[in-house]
Amino acid sequence: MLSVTDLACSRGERPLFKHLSFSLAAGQWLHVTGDNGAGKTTLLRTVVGLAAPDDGSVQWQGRPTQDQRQDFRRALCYLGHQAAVKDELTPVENLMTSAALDGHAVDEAKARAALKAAGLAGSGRLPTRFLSAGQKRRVLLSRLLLRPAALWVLDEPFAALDAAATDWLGQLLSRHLASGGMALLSSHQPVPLPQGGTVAL
Ligand SMILES: Nc1ncnc2c1ncn2[C@@H]1O[C@H](COP(=O)(O)OP(=O)(O)OP(=O)(O)O)[C@@H](O)[C@H]1O
Repeated sequence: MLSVTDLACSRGERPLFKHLSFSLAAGQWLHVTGDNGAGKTTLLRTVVGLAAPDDGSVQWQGRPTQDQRQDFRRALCYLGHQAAVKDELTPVENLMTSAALDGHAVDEAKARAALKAAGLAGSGRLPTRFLSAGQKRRVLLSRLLLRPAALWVLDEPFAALDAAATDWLGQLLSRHLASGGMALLSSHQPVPLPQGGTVAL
């Protein structure tokens, strides 16, 4: 269970949100919505511990995440913006490197299999800078296949995806939720999942 209680964040003089509370239980997902600049990325970064809130708390399994950073990190897969994919590395190297930084080993065969599932068979050895925006997004999303994590926090995961990849990600999310996972995601696009809750900023 993820619980967010009375969260407040501002940037400079500008309050983005305050008194924000919600929770997410096994099998549930939440859609974070709001206009450009409303604070969706800021909220997701705050939930995962990459930004500090002005007020409020984030709890995982009943305990503040700041008191159990390692456990929370192990339970979490956070996919932020595109820049998390390194242009100078190949997609295979990207997956192996991000997994190593994340504290688990992924061999080349597993990385290739994840890329193949994401529709990128054959692109694994090209430097990522040669891939299209949608292909880069698929490289990033392939990480979801490489490590089991109870909580997926995804910032605009559908951005730049074509219809087939949107469908693939929808199915991935459905399977994750059906197996007791949770997902908190921002998206300007409709999300191809049965209605979850909404966090409107
Ligand atoms: N480190 C920072 N310093 C100053 N302002 C910031 C910082 N990070 C974010 N902001 C500002 O906070 C506001 C919210 O940004 P954020 O990226 O959270 O919005 P968003 O809802 O994700 O937007 P979009 O839909 O365009 O992705 C924006 O006005 C942004 O310029």
